[in-house]
Amino acid sequence: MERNNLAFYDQQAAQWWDETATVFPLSQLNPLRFQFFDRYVPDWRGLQVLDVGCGGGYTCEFLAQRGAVVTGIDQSAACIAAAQAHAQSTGLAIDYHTGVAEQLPFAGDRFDIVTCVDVLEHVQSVPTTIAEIGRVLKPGGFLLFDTLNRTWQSRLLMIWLLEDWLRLIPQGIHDWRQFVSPEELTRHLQQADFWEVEIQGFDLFGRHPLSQLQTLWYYWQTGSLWAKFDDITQVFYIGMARKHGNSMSTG
Ligand SMILES: C[S@@+](CC[C@H](N)C(=O)[O-])C[C@H]1O[C@@H](n2cnc3c(N)ncnc32)[C@H](O)[C@@H]1O
Repeated sequence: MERNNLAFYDQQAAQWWDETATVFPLSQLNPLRFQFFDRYVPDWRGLQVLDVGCGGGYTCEFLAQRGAVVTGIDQSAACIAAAQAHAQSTGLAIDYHTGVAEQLPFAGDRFDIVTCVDVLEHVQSVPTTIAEIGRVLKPGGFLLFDTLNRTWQSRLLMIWLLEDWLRLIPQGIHDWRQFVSPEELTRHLQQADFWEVEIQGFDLFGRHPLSQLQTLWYYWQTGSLWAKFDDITQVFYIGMARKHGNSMSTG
């Protein structure tokens, strides 16, 4: 079976904003992850924000509703078309582009913030992506991200349980070998001139296997998720990295 099958996103694009779409649970992560991101950016109004791997635009619209000036980029032209159509229907001005994270079509030192959520586990090259994000960020700008660690726990939960057994996530959407550990990511960030890095577990499923099952059951019944931030980074983790320099302030 093909792994990290990105064609899935093209196939999903037309239904991206339907509440019954396979990808729709991704939209529910934003209120949770921004509890963490807001620690570093308390006021988003007027900030130039780039969302890398924006899909059909859940995070771009979430950011635009909070007053950010938003640009989104994704490798899937179909997702970008869906994102543009939805932004038009909601009246949000978002600048969307088709393109890859490894070669961002933007001038250097342009954005105050880059968000990259649920994407680093899919890109072809994490170091190149991080270097590109570092290039387009203003000095002192923030990269805010979440991604999957490469551990036996993430393989067990994300691949075997959620993809292969319960089929809650499309089979083949992840390639476990492409997951990146917090240590590897920190090294890439430091090499790309990010001087401050903070990473915490994005504990969607709970600390204990039983509470993981409880959360899955709750999700199954209600369609909603809960999360906490802690030191458990074995599956899903969230973080902030700040580019060297200080030409911006986030209020
Ligand atoms: C799990 S989805 C996340 C979408 C969005 N960030 C969200 O959370 O709603 C992963 C997205 O990353 C995009 N993607 C994967 N590799 C990419 C790359 N190298 N450059 C740009 N986008 C990429 C996919 O097309 C897909 O839309």
